[in-house]
This record gives sequence, structure tokens and C-alpha cells, in this order.
Amino acid sequence: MTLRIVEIFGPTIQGEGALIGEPTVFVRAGGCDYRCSWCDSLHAVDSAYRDTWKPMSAEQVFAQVEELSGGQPLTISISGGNPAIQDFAAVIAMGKAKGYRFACETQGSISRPWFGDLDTLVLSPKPPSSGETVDWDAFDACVQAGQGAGQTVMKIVIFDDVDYAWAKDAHARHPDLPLYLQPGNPDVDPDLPVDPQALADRLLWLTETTMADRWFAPRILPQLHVLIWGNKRGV
Ligand SMILES: C[S@@+](CC[C@H](N)C(=O)[O-])C[C@H]1O[C@@H](n2cnc3c(N)ncnc32)[C@H](O)[C@@H]1O
Ligand SMILES: Nc1nc2[nH]cc(C(=O)O)c2c(=O)[nH]1
Ligand code: SF4
Ligand SMILES: [Mg+2]
Repeated sequence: MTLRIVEIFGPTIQGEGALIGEPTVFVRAGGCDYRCSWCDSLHAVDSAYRDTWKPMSAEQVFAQVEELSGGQPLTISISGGNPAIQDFAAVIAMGKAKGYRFACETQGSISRPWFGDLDTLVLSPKPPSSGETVDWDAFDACVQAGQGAGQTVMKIVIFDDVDYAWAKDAHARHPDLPLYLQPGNPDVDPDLPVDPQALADRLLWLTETTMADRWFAPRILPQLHVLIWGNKRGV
């Protein structure tokens, strides 16, 4: 079973959501069934980048993680693209046998039996600003598939008031999933610097909006890696 891998990088810190700050090696899978208007990882989505994706066996993927982590078990985050297009069961089994922990980031459009083998399943349904429409039956199937996981959480990117209202509805569908909100980053070109003040302003707006609304269900977090490194890839 060959995997299409965009990049394997780290150790770095998880910059988003439930595991923020956690030392992590990332495995980024190539290919996505979505085309979010503001995607910050187009190099893992757009087929124009296909030539740069490497075919790798599960053994090769795990060997590279082991090398990057110096053989010390840590959290491996499988992201993409949509990693659920591919079969990561063998990588997860290999890593768990050596004490590594696994997280996966996916939008919740495709479910996989291996979701149940994860320590953390991060489901990130896409709000209206993305231009995508969530298939809630498919999303519910992902929640089901993740039953055996250590934890399943929901993480929603918010750009505007419409996204905010949408997030409240999404939470109402799955009130038992711990909820994380992060402001959207509108400037995702890896060759251009981010504007830290603009990012802080978006976080301010999201925080004040949520608190003024007395909505206490979500935790609100910035993208920590973007504050540290901007849109640089491989961090
Ligand atoms: C690049 S995606 C890859 C995994 C999967 N396709 C997904 O969307 O969940 C990883 C995370 O980055 C978030 N993200 C992507 N572009 C973003 C942006 N411009 N601002 C903030 N978060 C973004 C996604 O919503 C998702 O939670
Ligand atoms: N440090 C760091 N944290 C992240 N959290 C989610 C990421 C992703 O692109 O999936 C990501 C990433 O690319 N880097
Ligand atoms: S689902 Fe994730 S990887 Fe795919 S286009 Fe949207 S943000 Fe990018
Ligand atoms: Mg990212």
C-alpha cells in the first residue's frame, strides 16, 4: 500500500486546537476532496503540486518520523490535504507499537476505520466562508468511526459573523464534542509575511464576539505556529 506524502516535518509544536503546544511530528498527505477558498495548505491539495508528492510505504513514513524524533516517542499528527483519502492504518499500528501517539486532522467528509485507533481525532467541518458545504451524514459517520479514539474534538475556522453563527449550529449538532474556534488567516501565501497585528485583531474580534454573546462552549485559540513562523512551510 503506497501513500502519497507531501512532507514529513518536525519536531515542532502543534499550533492549533486541543493539542496546542504539544511536541509533534507532522505527516502531510497529498490530495483533498475539498477546495476551501482560504486553504493554507494548497501544496497538499492542488494537483498542480502532484509532482512534488512522494510515494512512500508505511515503513518509509514511520522510519522518517523515527529519524526526526531521534527514536523518542512523541505525537505524530497526520494532516493534509485530507488524510482520510488514504489508508494510514499500518503507519499507526507501527508507531503505536513503539509508544508513539497519533492525532489526525480531517474535515470529516470521509470516514475510516483507523480513526478509532487514534489518540486524538480532530474533525474540522468547513464554514460558509470556505465555499464548501458540509455533508452532515458523512460527518456523523466520522464521529462514529472515531468512537474508539482517545478523544474526538471539533475545530472550526471563523472568518466572519456568518461563520460564527454557523459554528453555533455545528456545535448544536454535536454538543458532546469539545469545541475549538480559531480565527481564519486570510494571507496564506508562503512567500509573503503575515501581519501579526491583523491576526491579533481577528482573534480580538472572535473573542469579544463570543464573550459578548455569552457563548461559553468553545475554547478560542490562535494558530500558534503562524504567530511564530508566519506562513513558512514545514514548521
Ligand atoms: C490544512 S487543513 C488539513 C486537514 C483537513 N483537510 C482539514 O481541513 O481539517 C488543517 C487545518 O488548518 C485549518 N486551516 C486551513 N486554512 C486555514 C486558514 N487560512 N486559516 C485558519 N485555519 C486554516 C483547517 O480548517 C484545518 O483545521
Ligand atoms: N505547527 C503546526 N501546527 C499545525 N496544526 C495544524 C497544522 C496543519 O497544517 O494541519 C499545522 C502545521 O502545519 N504546523
Ligand atoms: S479541507 Fe483542509 S486541506 Fe482541503 S482544501 Fe480545505 S483546508 Fe485545505
Ligand atoms: Mg496548517
